[in-house]
Amino acid sequence: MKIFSSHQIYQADKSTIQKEQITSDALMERAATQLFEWMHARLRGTQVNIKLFCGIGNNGGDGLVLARKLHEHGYSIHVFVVNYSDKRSEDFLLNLERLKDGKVWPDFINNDSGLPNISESDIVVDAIFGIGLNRVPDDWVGNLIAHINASNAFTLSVDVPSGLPVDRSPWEPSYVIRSSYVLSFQLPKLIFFLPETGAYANQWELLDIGLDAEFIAKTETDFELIGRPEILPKYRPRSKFSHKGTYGHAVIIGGSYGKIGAVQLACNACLSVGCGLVTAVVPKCGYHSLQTAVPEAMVLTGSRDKIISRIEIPFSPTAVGIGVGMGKDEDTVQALAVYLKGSGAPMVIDADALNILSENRDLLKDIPEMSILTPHPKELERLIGPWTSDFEMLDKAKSFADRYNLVVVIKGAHTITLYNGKGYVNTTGNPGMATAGSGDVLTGMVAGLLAQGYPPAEAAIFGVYLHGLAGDIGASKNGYEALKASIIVDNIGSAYSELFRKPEAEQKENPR
Ligand SMILES: NC(=O)C1=CN([C@@H]2O[C@H](COP(=O)(O)OP(=O)(O)OC[C@H]3O[C@@H](n4cnc5c(N)ncnc54)[C@H](O)[C@@H]3O)[C@@H](O)[C@H]2O)[C@H](O)CC1
Ligand SMILES: [K+]
Repeated sequence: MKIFSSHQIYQADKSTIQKEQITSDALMERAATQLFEWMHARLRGTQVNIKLFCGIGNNGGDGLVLARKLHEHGYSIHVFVVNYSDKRSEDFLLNLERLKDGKVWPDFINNDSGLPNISESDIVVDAIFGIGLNRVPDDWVGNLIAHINASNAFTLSVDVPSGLPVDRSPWEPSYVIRSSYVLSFQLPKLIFFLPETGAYANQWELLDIGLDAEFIAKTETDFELIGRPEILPKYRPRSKFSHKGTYGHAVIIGGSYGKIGAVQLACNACLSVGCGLVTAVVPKCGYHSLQTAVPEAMVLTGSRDKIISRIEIPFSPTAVGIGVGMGKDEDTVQALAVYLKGSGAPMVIDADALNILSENRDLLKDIPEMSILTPHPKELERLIGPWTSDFEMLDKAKSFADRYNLVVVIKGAHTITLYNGKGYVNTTGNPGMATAGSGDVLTGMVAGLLAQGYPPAEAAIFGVYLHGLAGDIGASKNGYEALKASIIVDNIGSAYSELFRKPEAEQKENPR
């Protein structure tokens, strides 16, 4: 699903209004009807105090239409107009009149008004600012927002949490609504997925307001949300007359004394994702444990006992995953430098291999083009330098990826894969996956997909999704706390099956 910028949303609005020959107020009515129906379906007439805080733009207009509909259906409402500007939008004004026609009289809150009472048992509707916010709210509006947050009342935000800009980090974090639930129109907003801003929109849902589908389909976006519909077409089915050679020979290079387990996890993941053959390249100390723990894998060792000192592979691997548990010994740095120069084929680069690159920046130019780098935020910072906001981080990481023609996978709650100027935001995964070895599993999976012929960016996007899904299935059986990296590997098969599971309704209609 595409993630639009605010500018693109306004364009989609305009295009819908033109194509359908409707007024902007009709679109607002449509949007607010969806809001009302969502609330009505859950409240079913419950007599709870609903306090609606409406700004003076179209977000406020949505709030006023919702108030009218709630009132018409007998709900107990109290409307506050947060009067932060005299530039009221036309549709706001129109709906203010309609509300008054229905004998609802809002209270106007100005910079000299006191703060209204909000009890914990009230429901607050937050329609103060939407996607039009373009500067820090005035202090009195910010204080009202902080007051709403302090009330602990259930706060339902219209479109976005008020005070949260959609294309930058907030000017003043305490002036942003901490929503209990966000009902956002039509398309997801990037702020829902970034660590810095995602917490304001803990739970969110999209309401389909029928924006111009053709316009949405043809518009190119900087970010895309990756869910099942985006993943399914990327899957490469196995053919009946295939053999293990069809699915590639991956090499996992890494490990050091005390960190051989990282290679075991990566090899297991690589095999479980469908790779034909896997060879591990480890220091001598890893030989026996690897042969025992992963009997399907072949093992090559170098000349040193505890570290990787030379990388010599007597065949041409189809794909390589390098760095897990590898350490940063001087000899290992040398081995990586020589290997990068001689390789030429895209590879998956993770963990200590990334740290070696950060500390030896002259090696960056030797990374084979289209290689996949899988840093977590700390490793990313070592590669691209510090940032002051998530938006700056994304810009810097994009420039880095473009400069060296790489795929950069920024690991996090919503892992973002950057390639060719675009960001692909993952939707699977859970906090249980913040555990030792989870990244090693991802490296093995992506290397295994590369080996099977998935193009690098697709291998990364598909691998990240499947890794998260395997983690979700693992967590559903084990809980978050007990989820270990090896459980993620154990559930890769179920994750594949889940991809092709028919929705329940379809299954009933169409039993096998
Ligand atoms: N397709 C849709 O998604 C639809 C969205 N709708 C709703 O419209 C808002 C956007 O409305 P807009 O009037 O453009 O902006 P806001 O209501 O967010 O902001 C109000 C207005 O205030 C000015 N402003 C910005 N920042 C400040 C500030 N800090 N202090 C004072 N004033 C400020 C600025 O000029 C804004 O224009 C969208 O979120 C939806 O809720 C439609 O109703 C239906 C279609
Ligand atoms: K809002």
